[in-house]
Amino acid sequence: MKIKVKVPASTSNLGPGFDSIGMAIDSYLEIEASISESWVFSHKSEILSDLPVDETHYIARMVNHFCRQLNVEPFCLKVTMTSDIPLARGLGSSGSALIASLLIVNVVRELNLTTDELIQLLTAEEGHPDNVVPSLIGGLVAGFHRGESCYYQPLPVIDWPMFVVIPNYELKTADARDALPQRFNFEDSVKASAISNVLVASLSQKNYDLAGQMMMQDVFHEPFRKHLIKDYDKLRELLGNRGYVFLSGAGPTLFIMTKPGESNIKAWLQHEFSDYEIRQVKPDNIGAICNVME
Ligand SMILES: Nc1ncnc2c1ncn2[C@@H]1O[C@H](COP(=O)(O)OP(=O)(O)OP(=O)(O)O)[C@@H](O)[C@H]1O
Ligand SMILES: N[C@@H](CCO)C(=O)O
Repeated sequence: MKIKVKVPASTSNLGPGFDSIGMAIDSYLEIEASISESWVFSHKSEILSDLPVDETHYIARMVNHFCRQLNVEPFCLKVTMTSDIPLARGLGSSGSALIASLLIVNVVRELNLTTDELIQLLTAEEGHPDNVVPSLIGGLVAGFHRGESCYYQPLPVIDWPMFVVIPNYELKTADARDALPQRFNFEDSVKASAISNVLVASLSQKNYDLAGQMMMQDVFHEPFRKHLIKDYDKLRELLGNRGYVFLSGAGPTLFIMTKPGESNIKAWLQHEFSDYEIRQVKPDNIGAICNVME
C-alpha cells in the first residue's frame, strides 16, 4: 500500500478573527508513505532538514496519538516528505502535518471518517480551528470550537492580490501564545468582537477595503505580540494606502492584501526586506488530498 497526501498551508486570524478565521493558501506539504517495520523519514526539502528522521518526528507521534485515541492498532511508516511551508512562521505547518497524520490513520485503518469527524478530531487536538479546518477543506473558513463540537462556515476566498513577508527567524506558536493576556475586560471584549463582526460581514460581501481596515485594527492578539515581530510597524507604515497587512497566525510572517491596482509590489517588498522571503500567494480551494495505491 502506497499513500500519497498533499495538504495546503494556511494563514490564520486575519487580524481580529483570532483562533477562528483562516484561509488555505497554495504552499504544500506532500507525503508519500508505505507501511514499514519502523519509522523512517526522508526529507526532500531544505525546509524540513532539521526535523528528526525516527519515531520522535511530529507525524509519527501524531499517528500514534490518533491510533490510541481511535482505538486501532498502531503502525510504522517509511515516509518521504517535501514541503514549501516554512516551519514556525505562522503559515500552519504544524496544522498541515497534523492533518496528514490523521488522514493516514484514516486510510491505513480503513476508518472512513467523515469530514465532520476529521474536523472534530483535528480541532480538539489543535485547540482552535483556524488552521486545520481551511487546510482540510480548502478556502476561507470561520470556526468556533468548544468541547466536543466545532461549528464552522466557509466564506468566499479573498480575490485581491496577496503576499507573505516571511522573516528569516522562527517564532514558536507556544511562545507567541505566552505573550497573550490571561484576561480581557468587558469593554475590550465588546470592541474586539465588534471589529471581528465587521470583518466577517465585509469578507462575506467581498468588501475588501472594509475588511482590510478591520484586519489592521485587531485588539485580540496583535498588540500583545507585535514586540516579537521585528518589522511589524515598519511594514504597516511603508505599505501606506497600497493595501492592508496582518500577522499571519501567531507570526512572525506578515500577510499583505493589496488593492488590485497595487499588485506589482513584490520587487519593492524584496528590496525593503532583503533578508526575508517574499511570496505572492493564492487561496487553495481544494484542501487536503489523500490517495491510496495498492
Ligand atoms: N511538516 C512538519 N513535519 C514535522 N513537524 C512539523 C512540521 N511542521 C511543523 N512541525 C513541527 O511543529 C513546529 C512548529 O509548530 P508551530 O505551531 O510553532 O508553527 P507553525 O505551525 O508554523 O505556526 P502557526 O500554527 O502559527 O501557523 C516545528 O518546529 C516542528 O517541530
Ligand atoms: N490562532 C493561532 C494560530 C497559530 O496556531 C494563534 O494565533 O495562536
